[in-house]
Amino acid sequence: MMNSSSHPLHLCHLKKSNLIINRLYILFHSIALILLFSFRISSILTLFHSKNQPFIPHLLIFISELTLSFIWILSQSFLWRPVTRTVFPERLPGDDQLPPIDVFICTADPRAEPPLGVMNTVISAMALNYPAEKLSVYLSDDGGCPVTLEAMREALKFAKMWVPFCNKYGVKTICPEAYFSGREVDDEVMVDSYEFGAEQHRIKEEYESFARKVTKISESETCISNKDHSAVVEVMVEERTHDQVKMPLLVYVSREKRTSHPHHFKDGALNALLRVSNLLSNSPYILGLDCDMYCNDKNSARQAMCFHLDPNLSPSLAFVQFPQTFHNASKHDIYESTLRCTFKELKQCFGTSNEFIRSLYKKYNAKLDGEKDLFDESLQETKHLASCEYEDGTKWGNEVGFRYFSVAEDFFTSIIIHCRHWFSVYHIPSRPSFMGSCTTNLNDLLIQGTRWSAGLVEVGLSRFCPLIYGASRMPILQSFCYAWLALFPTCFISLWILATIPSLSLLNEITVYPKVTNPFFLVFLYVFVLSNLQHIREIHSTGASLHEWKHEQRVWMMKAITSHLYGSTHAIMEKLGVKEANFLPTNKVINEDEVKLHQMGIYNFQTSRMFLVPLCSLVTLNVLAFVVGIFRMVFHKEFIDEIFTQTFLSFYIVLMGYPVLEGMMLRKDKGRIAPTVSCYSLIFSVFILSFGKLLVTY
Ligand SMILES: O=c1ccn([C@@H]2O[C@H](COP(=O)(O)OP(=O)(O)O[C@H]3O[C@H](CO)[C@@H](O)[C@H](O)[C@H]3O)[C@@H](O)[C@H]2O)c(=O)[nH]1
Ligand SMILES: [Mn+2]
Repeated sequence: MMNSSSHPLHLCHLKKSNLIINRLYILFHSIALILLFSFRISSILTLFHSKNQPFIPHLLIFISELTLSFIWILSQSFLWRPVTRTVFPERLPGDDQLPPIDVFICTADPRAEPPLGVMNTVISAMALNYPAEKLSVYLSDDGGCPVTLEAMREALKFAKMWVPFCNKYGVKTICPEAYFSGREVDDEVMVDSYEFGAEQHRIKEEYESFARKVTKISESETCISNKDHSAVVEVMVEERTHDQVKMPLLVYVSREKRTSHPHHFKDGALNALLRVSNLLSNSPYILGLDCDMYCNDKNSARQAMCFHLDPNLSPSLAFVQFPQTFHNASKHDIYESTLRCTFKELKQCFGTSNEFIRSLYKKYNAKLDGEKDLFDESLQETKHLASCEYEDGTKWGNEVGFRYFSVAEDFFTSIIIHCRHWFSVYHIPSRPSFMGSCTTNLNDLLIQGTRWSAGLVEVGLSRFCPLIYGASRMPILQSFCYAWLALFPTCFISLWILATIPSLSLLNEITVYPKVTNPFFLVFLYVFVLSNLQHIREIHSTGASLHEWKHEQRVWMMKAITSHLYGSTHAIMEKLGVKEANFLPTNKVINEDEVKLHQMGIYNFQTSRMFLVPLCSLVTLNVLAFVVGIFRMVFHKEFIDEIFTQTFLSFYIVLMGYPVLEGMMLRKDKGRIAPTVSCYSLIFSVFILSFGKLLVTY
């Protein structure tokens, strides 16, 4: 293996200038925060003793500033030591020495996740630049839908033309849908050649015919998810052995589902795949994909191997993570691996399958190793492994496999892995490795945000809170990173306070920020300006535009006010046993109207009142405060000094909430905010005003 220190498989460079800027920012910002706290403490104490102005609003704002500062400190651990990584896949050993890989793709609901999209992900995985006999692609269908199985058979037929075409012409965009939609423009290879033109034309026709077939069967009534069925495992294996073209192994797994039995969502699906694949191909490495995350770079598996095959890293490297990128707008995906190595061979742990337990041994011959045919008994055994009772009384989901503790399974499982002293690598290649579809409307965004916050806060408020559980088990900065993720949704408290208390105080003639002439004003100004500048710098370093800053601030505020509030509440109610965990897959159906609005940067407010009423009410309240503030500053110039900051804050909130205001007052299209919702919001604003008056003047 060519892996001497002069020819390493990968390099890691420290970004020194970024490191210096980040640490200086942290230093100055921390000093400013200390000054800010001293201002708050002294003013609260003075007010408390003098009793000439209420101190409750000051106290509430102080609480929100403390919470935000705490979350800010945690978040700085991501910036402490910035690095970039380079890989040299050309230095990898020959194909015969590469380890096998199993690709896991999960789908759950054919209505929300159209089979054609899922098949594109499957086909792109089959076209990865990796020896076909060492690549096995598994699709877990939690929808238990025959249409998906049928679509997969069609996908295999098409892949038998697609994969050789990609190999022959060095096609870079290996996902057919993306290739033919012309989204990627770097596939100019051999465009001049007549032969290529003809081939491409033929393949395009084949793809269109395949897409038509799949779309047609997807429109049938049977294309719905089935929550009550036995396990289905279909190995598309003959195809592999009797054809000239070598194709990766393709396996369809739909684990048993019974309404009476908990199935643990994506975690459950992944664990079933772990067991079935252990029997069939038993690869030491797994590439985990969501059904909408197609492979965009055929070399990504080889890039991951640059880390996994480094003898210095390999023994303790758990996974390589790639950033999640979206073809329809921008975030991570994982190469999960070696999880299986940590397994112990106990039936109590792994369940009763002798065959599965045998598969845990190094010398195990996978059922589909080489050219062997699959025996009926083995197929029967895979169905047993995919049955819903298999895990009963075992340690699956608790100590083995993906953990069921939280609906943010990726987050929780990786905490456990890192706590066991494994580590991971985050690699950002120049060509995005995987492309997913992001949410293109507010409703999906907020529902997804609520699920994420619930899953994260569930961990944050448990004994697994990274600050407690992780503190002794992982490096301190890493536990801070995890703690940030687990706790940032709780910032909804701070945002609610900052959106209401300063404006309510303004309306009730209470000053909660230092006067403009007070030196402490500069401290507040510094914190506000510098944190935004740092945010802009981060955005700039990822190559995004300034618009992104506005967009991120806006979405952060909207999510904090709604998703994070509901998600955190959900997590608390789950702890109290009042509510059950839920995983509603994100909608991946493309709606042309929605896409148009999205591309024009216009929000689609077709979502529930639960989300809209708080947003509309808070914007309304701040419009009122801003108008009153301006009036008072114009007519009583002597007050400018006192109320400038609060008026500015309301202005900032209105500015960030402008699309909401527009949706309530100016828009007439379908995506606007309905007048009834505006009415409810008005009622709710009146409630906040009257209740708030009591609170702030107390
Ligand atoms: O019962 C279920 C529910 C979901 N899924 C699959 O899980 C994946 C992720 O679901 P999606 O609806 O796309 O959720 P996102 O919020 O977009 O996913 C993000 O957040 C999840 C954790 O909440 C992670 O698992 C994902 O990798 C991450 O992309 C999809 O492939 C689904 O088909 C299942 O297999 N079974
Ligand atoms: Mn998704």
